[in-house]
Amino acid sequence: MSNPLVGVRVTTAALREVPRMEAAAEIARRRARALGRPVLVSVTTQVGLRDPLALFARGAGVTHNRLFWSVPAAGFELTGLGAAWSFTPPSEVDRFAASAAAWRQLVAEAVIEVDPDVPVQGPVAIAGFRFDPAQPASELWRDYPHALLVLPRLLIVRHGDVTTLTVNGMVDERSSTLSLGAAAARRLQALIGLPWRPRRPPLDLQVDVSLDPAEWKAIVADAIADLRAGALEKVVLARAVRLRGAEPFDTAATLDVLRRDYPHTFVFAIARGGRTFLGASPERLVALRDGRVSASALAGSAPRGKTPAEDAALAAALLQSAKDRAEHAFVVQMIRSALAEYCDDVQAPDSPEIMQVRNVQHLFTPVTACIRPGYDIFDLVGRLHPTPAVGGKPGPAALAWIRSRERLDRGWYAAPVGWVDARGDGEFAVALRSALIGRREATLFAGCGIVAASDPERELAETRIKLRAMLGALGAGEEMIG
Ligand SMILES: C=C(O[C@H]1C=CC=C(C(=O)O)[C@@H]1O)C(=O)O
Repeated sequence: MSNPLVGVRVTTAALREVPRMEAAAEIARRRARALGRPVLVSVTTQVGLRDPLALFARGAGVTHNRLFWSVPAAGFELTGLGAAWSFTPPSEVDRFAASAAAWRQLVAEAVIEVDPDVPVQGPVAIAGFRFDPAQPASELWRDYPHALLVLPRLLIVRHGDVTTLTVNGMVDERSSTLSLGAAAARRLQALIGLPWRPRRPPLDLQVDVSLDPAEWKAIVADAIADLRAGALEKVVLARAVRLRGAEPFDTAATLDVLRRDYPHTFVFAIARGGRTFLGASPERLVALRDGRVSASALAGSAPRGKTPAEDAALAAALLQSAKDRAEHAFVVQMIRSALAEYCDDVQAPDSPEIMQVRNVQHLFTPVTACIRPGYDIFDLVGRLHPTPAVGGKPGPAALAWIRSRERLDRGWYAAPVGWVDARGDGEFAVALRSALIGRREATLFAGCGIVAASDPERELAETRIKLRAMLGALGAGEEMIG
């Protein structure tokens, strides 16, 4: 999978681009002087590199800021190393609009040099958000603010057979950080002398602190009582399981397993400080490409069968389950009406289909639309999050219930994570089937939509099924957890 020449090729490409970078930096310097603020320079070139994940792995020795995004089945992979520019809005109140404005200004003023022969181009920022900025953050999530955009210094994007390297840097009147990109590429060369071999997961894993399953079921039972009393129509409740390893976790190896076993999901990682938030989410929040909007409603779950016949029977039962159909319909309705505020031609089929991933199957309804001029992907993300697939209905009451009763800091779990490019196109997933991984400990998250007809025991079983993706990738078995 890895290529011993990766480092050499990246370095060569970065160095080859130095004259182009210097010419672009000169233009940027003049622009920065006129504007009175630093200007982004972004230079893209094609490179002969197959596996961006190898660079994510090796980049551990170069920077604490590492990003990975992949839709394996689409042949799309992106690794970002370092931070040429990053942004957290001063206030969480308008975090989506402020993120949009900052990104728009950065790229509008930037000097962007692209290679006309390659399809995926230019600066791409990775963005992530806290699920509920109104809830105080715990120590666990200290490096993951309420909103964060990061434009990596080195960005490696593979789309099918074509891979590009983008070097990004900020230039002001007197200084330039562009050469830092080239320097990072040079350091990578030293690191990637040998092929990348993912380490096997630690063998000796223990469950550390977790909310007792009986206590979690009691919270679910309280929710069901409130739902039956009519206080809410739906609330999504999550729980966390903490694992401790005798040896350090290898996050790149974990991502390697996830992209192999979950090719039809969004595999993502944001490494900051000493931790990495990563996962393999089956749920797209929204994608925007050339004005076309794609969102998806994903809610209602069943296990996979052990045989094709059992699998089909479970899928058929899920499609007929009134409880799951109700849970799902709330999500479709909300997405339709949210998109209608910013889009024309909102379309969704009348009934859901089945989406299957390795460990679980879901009710799924694709929703498409055309965005109106003047709106962007952050408007869509901000309006859609949280959908009733991760929050509930009515939204504000469900969020208040979660905040006061769930006994969990969700951090970035169940929140939007994705990327945006210079044209404003991009894609965001809902960060499900995810874990926050430190050196020797990992916190795994899973939740379920609760409606009046729910049963706490079955919901607990559903969290176990959902946790299987991350447990498996970390080398743990479902039997370890309660
Ligand atoms: C909240 C999660 O899943 C959501 C997405 C799909 C199906 C769901 C369900 O059936 O409850 C949840 O709404 C999770 O995986 O942690």
